[in-house]
Amino acid sequence: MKTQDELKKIAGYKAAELVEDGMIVGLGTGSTVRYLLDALGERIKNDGMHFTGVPTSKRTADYGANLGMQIKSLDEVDQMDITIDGADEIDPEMNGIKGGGGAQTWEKLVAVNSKQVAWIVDESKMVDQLGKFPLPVEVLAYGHHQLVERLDALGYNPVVRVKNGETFHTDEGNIIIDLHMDHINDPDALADALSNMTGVVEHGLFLHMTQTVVVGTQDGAKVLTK
Ligand SMILES: O=C[C@H](O)[C@H](O)[C@H](O)COP(=O)(O)O
Repeated sequence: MKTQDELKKIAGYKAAELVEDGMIVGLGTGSTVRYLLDALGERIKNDGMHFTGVPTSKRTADYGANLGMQIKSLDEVDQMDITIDGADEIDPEMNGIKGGGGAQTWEKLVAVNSKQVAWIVDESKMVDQLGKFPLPVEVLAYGHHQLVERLDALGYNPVVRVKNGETFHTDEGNIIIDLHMDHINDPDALADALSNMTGVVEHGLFLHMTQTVVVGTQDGAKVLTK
């Protein structure tokens, strides 16, 4: 029986095959993406492959640069040929929740500027309905207590994210409020409602933007396409 980490590695290494020489590649964030980066680093070292990576977090930028990747920011490129990223939950429509690591705003900015988006996950992330994983909502620090009250009044069970005993801050210095909803019946309606709330910077619902999911399973990598 393979561990969850081994399944992440299977997905990350398989997805590295989607990257071709000369591409501009959006590089996601998280523990599964680390395996993708390791695989791409090996191709750079062993095959002399060359591509431009556009990272979705400072962590990914540093990790990729250490592996010899040419790193550019989103402002320095026109469009990504492909973005490969992890996810926290994916439903049968290939809609997902992202932001478990707090990187959802840069991740979404890079994804919406990509010709194709692929996600890499271990099989535990594939779900029938989104919502068991708490939905991250990135908000401005200023006035966030009021926003928590509004989200609470809507029944969304908001909890301000804390890490190592301190309020968590994103790469942009914002705060994350995680919504413990258990199930999300209408992801589109919820996405619209959250986007329309003053103080919300971005939320972790990634809808209608992904065409490929590479799943690490006990039987190897499975590539799902839309
Ligand atoms: O903010 C983090 C990202 O959305 C990650 O891609 C997501 O949380 C999945 O991370 P992991 O591969 O570590 O499970």
